Amino acid sequence: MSDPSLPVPAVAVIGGSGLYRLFEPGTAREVDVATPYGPPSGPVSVGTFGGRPVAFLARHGAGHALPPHRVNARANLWALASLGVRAVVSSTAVGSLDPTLAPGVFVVPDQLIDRTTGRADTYFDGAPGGASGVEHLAAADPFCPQLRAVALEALRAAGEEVRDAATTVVVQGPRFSTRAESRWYRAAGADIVNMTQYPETVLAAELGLGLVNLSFVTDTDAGVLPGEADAADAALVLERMAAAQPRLLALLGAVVAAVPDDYEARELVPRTASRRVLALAPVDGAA
Ligand SMILES: CSC[C@H]1O[C@H](OP(=O)(O)O)[C@H](O)[C@@H]1O
Ligand SMILES: Nc1ncnc2[nH]cnc12
Repeated sequence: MSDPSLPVPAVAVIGGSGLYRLFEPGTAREVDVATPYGPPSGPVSVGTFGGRPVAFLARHGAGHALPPHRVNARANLWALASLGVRAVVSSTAVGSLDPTLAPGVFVVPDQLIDRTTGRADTYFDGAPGGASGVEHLAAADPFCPQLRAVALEALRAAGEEVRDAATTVVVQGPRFSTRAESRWYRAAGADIVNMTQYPETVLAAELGLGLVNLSFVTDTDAGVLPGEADAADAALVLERMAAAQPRLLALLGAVVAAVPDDYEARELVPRTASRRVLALAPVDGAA
């Protein structure tokens, strides 16, 4: 049963590397949400952010305990949807594959290439106890165009020189790419590289949630700048995310505040099918 004293958060923030907390200590409620897909990365915090009730989940868990390939994205998105979330603003750290895209810039990707393997990437997989039926997500535009427009306007209003479209390639990790892989992804049309945007992005869409991603470029990926000895490393990524945190929080707040109250995501699988997923373990008011 849902807790009637808990405000319904229509918007969620998923925090990536370097973002493990959204609310000041003592100002949010922590909710443990059980899901048919196992436990999410941690408790969901519900508090006020950007002037509205917001749910927050740290993708890698407290203390960055979960590597990218072990993040249970199905449980994470399900937990957020079951609390009433309709719009997700996710943050990620990314490497640049474009010599003209320098570290320190925010990117709002519009396309995605999946290079992960073996991740549970659908609710409609016929698993016993899982969602029933055969559904095919319309994934041509995996990030919500309406939320992307909202985010771009908010970032520009905040004075950011944002890259307003980009293709993100999602690699399996936890290792970074070789120089040859990096050059291959670039040749295939990718602008940025990351380890977590898949399957998170498409799972949100399967549940009928709109998702927009704020990617912060922390590094230039190996092999991008000829002759340079550049190579991403986790310490550098985390150091740069820590330095960018005040900026990231301010931008997330501006984006969250700008999501229209009546926002409804596009229907990329029939709503009846998304509801069938959520109905597996109903939470009052979620379906
Ligand atoms: C800590 S370095 C690699 C790590 O950083 C990115 O995390 P996230 O996408 O959650 O911001 C990348 O995807 C890797 O998981
Ligand atoms: N270069 C890189 N490759 C993959 N994921 C990243 N996250 C941040 N930088 C990255």
